[in-house]
Amino acid sequence: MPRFAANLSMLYPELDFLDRFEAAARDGFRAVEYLFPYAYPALELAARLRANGLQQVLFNAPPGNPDGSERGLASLPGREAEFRAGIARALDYAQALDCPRIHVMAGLVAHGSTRDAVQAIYVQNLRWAAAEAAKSGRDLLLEPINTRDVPRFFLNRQDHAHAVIELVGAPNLKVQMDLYHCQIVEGDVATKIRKYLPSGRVGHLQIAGVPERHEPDVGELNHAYLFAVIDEVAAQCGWDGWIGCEYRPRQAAAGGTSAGLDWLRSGNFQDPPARRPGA
Ligand SMILES: O=C(O)C(=O)[C@@H](O)CO
Ligand SMILES: [Mg+2]
Repeated sequence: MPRFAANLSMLYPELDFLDRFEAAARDGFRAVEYLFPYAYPALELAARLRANGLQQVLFNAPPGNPDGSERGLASLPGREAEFRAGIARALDYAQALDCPRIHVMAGLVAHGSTRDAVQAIYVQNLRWAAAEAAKSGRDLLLEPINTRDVPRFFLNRQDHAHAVIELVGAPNLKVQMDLYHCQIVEGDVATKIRKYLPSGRVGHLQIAGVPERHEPDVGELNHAYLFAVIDEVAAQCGWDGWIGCEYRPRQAAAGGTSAGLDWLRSGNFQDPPARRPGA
């Protein structure tokens, strides 16, 4: 059975952020992820993790401009010093939170520029950052994100992320494979799980129903089937990562997140998938 982490940036929206740790533990989660820890002292976050028996499995490096208009600095020309300072800050938090991986967002392609024009900067920044993270044994992750939610985001496709990792050539640089974005941009999700999970370059998975980004039991993706595929492939290749539950609960009112976890409690995704055509 896959291991699920609660994404505290999206789940339990009715609670103050620091109270979401306890709520997640009460719902049976053993691990959490969230976007940004920087508004809180690392010691306070570490205490919440400890008090609730939770493991921190992922958070993001600083995204850039504090007004929220930027979505990462890794591919942005002229921002290299800020990028490096952000990675250093993230690594300090990762140390305090004992978190093994950090998501490094690629950033937006500026109007008038192109992906090709900034790819060399992206690769160079990532090479430096991966070497820094390796000093403390941590992984850095790249996430392809759909451009319906984030127009002009640099990295949108799984194959692009894997190609960048090849170019950088760092074993601790991996993909954050968010099946929600993957379905919106490219589809054929089960095949992509079968293709990429055994590559050793997928560091983390995330899920949400498509297209509304609600619970995984609503929408066009059959997660029960996908979880069985993940189980099957993971058993074959030894993948032992986490699956982040990164969705907006349908009921945002008190108790709505817990009520919406029936898909997890039912555990009805443990049957092996039907034979694939041609398999
Ligand atoms: O939006 C997503 O999907 C994420 O996983 C975020 O980490 C992007 O910032
Ligand atoms: Mg995601």
